Amino acid sequence: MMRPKVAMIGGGSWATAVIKMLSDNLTEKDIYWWLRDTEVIEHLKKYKHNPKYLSSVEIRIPESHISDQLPAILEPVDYVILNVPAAFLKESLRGVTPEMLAGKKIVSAIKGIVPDENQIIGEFMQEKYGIPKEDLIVISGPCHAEEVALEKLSYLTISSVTLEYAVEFSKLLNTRYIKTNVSDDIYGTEYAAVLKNIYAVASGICHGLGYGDNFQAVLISNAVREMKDFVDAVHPIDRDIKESAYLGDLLVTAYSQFSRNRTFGNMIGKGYTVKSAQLEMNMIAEGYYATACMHVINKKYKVDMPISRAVYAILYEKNSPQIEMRLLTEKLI
Ligand SMILES: NC(=O)C1=CN([C@@H]2O[C@H](COP(=O)(O)OP(=O)(O)OC[C@H]3O[C@@H](n4cnc5c(N)ncnc54)[C@H](OP(=O)(O)O)[C@@H]3O)[C@@H](O)[C@H]2O)C=CC1
Ligand SMILES: O=C(CO)COP(=O)(O)O
Repeated sequence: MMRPKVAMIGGGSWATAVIKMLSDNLTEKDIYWWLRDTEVIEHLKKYKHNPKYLSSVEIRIPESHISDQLPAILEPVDYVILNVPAAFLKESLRGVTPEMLAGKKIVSAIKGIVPDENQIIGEFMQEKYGIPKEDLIVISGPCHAEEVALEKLSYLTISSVTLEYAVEFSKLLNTRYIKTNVSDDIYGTEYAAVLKNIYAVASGICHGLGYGDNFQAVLISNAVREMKDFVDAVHPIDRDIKESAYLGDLLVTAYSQFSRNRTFGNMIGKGYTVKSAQLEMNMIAEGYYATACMHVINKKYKVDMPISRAVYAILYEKNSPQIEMRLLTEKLI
């Protein structure tokens, strides 16, 4: 490929962080950015910073490459990075046809499930847009946008069944502070990233209820087993769940002060309602939506998932967090 052209779809903190990586990476490339908010676009063009997320990051993209007109952003590019919370993916792609995406590599940076469809992003893009499995790429791994802004060393896993595409794309992200590795496990890495958000909500709820670090360690040990049982049931291949795309992402999200999902769970544990916790945050906790989707998806696989079940009972059946977590403590080892 001569000079790669990459489109970012989404304007949140992770989109801003990945734009920074692409800009700091030394491979010559053209970056295009779609955001829905026209005021943010004006600000970006005038002041070169995103006023809403990671506002310290300097944006070095030509003004003409930033727009709320999705077809124009998609037209010239080779790679399309999907980077909106899964709950807003359909809305963000409204008006996009399979023809507009044909021949492009579709990169999911999303860690969530498309509501109503109950599909991970790779499945959704294959089914709704006819994207061949071979053209899908997944970005995962333990990496908070806030630490990217601070240029703290972080590791990403780039997955594709076409390993050569994973390698090619990873070469656009490597920087002084970003290291990448590749994998062909597009389903396992996507599902693991979805599940870790649910476990981070559980971790936050327990913290909010007053459980200590000793218990958190047991919770997360059980969570990694639950994660393994589920991804092995959905896509049984030989994988090491201790790799950073699986266990690593679970650990960072369950313990980091930057975790959206843990913060959300913590508020639920402290007695906030779902609505008030969501209003308190200016960011999206994917785990809230994923909990309902996974509940439906697991009706097919019937994996024993006591932690996910407890979070579902708290968030969607309005059961008491105290009681549900006490019941859960009886099931952990
Ligand atoms: N943040 C992180 O560190 C990481 C996030 N991810 C994943 O990246 C994806 C994007 O999340 P992230 O960047 O964190 O999101 P943020 O919480 O930072 O930002 C929220 C995004 O959602 C958009 N949004 C909010 N409400 C709506 C709506 N009603 N319709 C359409 N869009 C809406 C916002 O647009 P607007 O500003 O216009 O309201 C904004 O782009 C998620 O799947 C997340 O799991 C993955 C790795 C790390
Ligand atoms: O996926 C993430 C970090 O790898 C971000 O999710 P949280 O903010 O919930 O931790």
